[in-house]
Amino acid sequence: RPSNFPPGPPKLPVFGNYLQLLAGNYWYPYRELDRLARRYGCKVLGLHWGPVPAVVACDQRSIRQALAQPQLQGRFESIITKTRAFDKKLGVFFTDGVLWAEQRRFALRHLRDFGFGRRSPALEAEAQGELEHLVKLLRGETSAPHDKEVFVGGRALLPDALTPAFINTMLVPLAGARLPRDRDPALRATGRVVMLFQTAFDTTCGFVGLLPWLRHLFPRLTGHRSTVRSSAHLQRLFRDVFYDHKATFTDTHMRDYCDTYLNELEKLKKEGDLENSTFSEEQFLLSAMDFFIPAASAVSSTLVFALVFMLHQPGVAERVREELDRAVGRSRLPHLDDRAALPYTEATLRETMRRATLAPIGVPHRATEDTKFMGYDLPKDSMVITCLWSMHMDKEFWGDPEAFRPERFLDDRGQLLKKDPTLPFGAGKRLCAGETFARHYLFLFFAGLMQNFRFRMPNGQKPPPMDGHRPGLIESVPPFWVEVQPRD
Ligand code: HEM
Repeated sequence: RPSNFPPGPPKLPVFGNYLQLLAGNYWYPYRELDRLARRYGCKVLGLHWGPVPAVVACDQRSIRQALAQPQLQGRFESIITKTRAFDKKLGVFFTDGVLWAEQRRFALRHLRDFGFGRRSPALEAEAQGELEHLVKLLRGETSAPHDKEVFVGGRALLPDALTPAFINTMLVPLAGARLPRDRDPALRATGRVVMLFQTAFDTTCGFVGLLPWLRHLFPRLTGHRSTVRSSAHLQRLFRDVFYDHKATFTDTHMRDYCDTYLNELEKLKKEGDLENSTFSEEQFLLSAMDFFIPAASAVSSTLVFALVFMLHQPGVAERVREELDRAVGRSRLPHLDDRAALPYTEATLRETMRRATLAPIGVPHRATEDTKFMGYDLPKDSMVITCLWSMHMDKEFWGDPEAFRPERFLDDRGQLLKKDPTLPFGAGKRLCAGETFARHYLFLFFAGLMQNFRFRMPNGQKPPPMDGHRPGLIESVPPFWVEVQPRD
């Protein structure tokens, strides 16, 4: 063990402590991390991810420190991140240094021009249109034959019924327009391909991250086949967007993020700087994918969690509906301006994101130099894991972390507490780039669905469990049918 390293179990050759974690809890190794931290009586655990020294921050203080400390904001490369990126370091999620800083800044700045990550009447109108369509679909008022794939006999297939809405809302800033309704089946198929990638392994890249050759022996088991398939699908999608835009591009009118990227490429080419820059067609594809993938999967997965929790907690669901009836009524759909008047609904979403920490260990960080962390010495290239799940389920902090209790986020007058002690989106320089988008549209769709419908499991089936979700890069509920009853 490196000297002055946090307490933790002794390591084995090759795998470090990885096998021990899997033996402790195969599907949810982060729960074993949490158990080990308690066993060693510490909030910062020290172990080895294969040969790599790894520290695991398990409570508010250490996690906030890890996310704030400038020397801990690097990322790891692995065979999986390379497979999806033409064998290179590209995109935003899994890059660091100059490339990451420039590309993240460029993407956020220019996506913002088209309504992403802020209040935007134009983008909100698009999302509102998607919500209206979803409500019609779930009332059985749409007539396209393909709608039967996701809504039949008063039952809806989740998450597939929801995915086109979120994909379309993200396509507007990225590629200029949502797709016409007859492309909903293609969008649902894309949503399923994205979930293939999201459920192939966890954010540490699992076994294949440690022993890359395993992918040749077990392409399915290691998640390699899913990575190749989903990456090829998404690269094709955004290559088509890129070349369609290129064919009609003028530098006088920027239609969307793709146009601003083309414009930057043109500018750098003219100045003779393109070769030495971080901009390229391939980088565009990966940046677009890094925004598209979570929009197509993370928001709908969180909404499904919220609906599952409502199936388990009918009392909470009724309070949400009462609040919506009082503050919004039934004559119009909710919109983002209603957020301030709906503290219980907001608290229910906060509690959803605490109770089902979508990214239980966030995305691991890398120490970019030798550094001190919480009094310990971390060698350069150590892995830093923020166990967001431990923090969200910390008994010392929450008292009753297993309970689903939105009231924990409300003051005595029922108002939403200003300070939110949860961190589902991380924090600091690596803060989730889609937090605002996710919070806005999660609210809009959850409020719209709760205002209009009651949900019930068909034929007395049990709802999907509160725990025991499908593991992966993000956790999710496997697809299921739910009975939808219009409220009027
Ligand atoms: C409820 C939904 C979501 C949750 C819970 C979530 C959570 C997270 C977390 C925990 C991280 C890692 C932070 C870290 O490295 O410490 C992250 C990173 C990221 N997220 Fe999200 N996310 C969500 C939705 C979205 C959406 C909708 C988008 C884009 C449209 C998005 C784009 C990104 C990007 C690009 C990064 C990488 C940031 C970087 O490394 O600089 N996320 N997200």
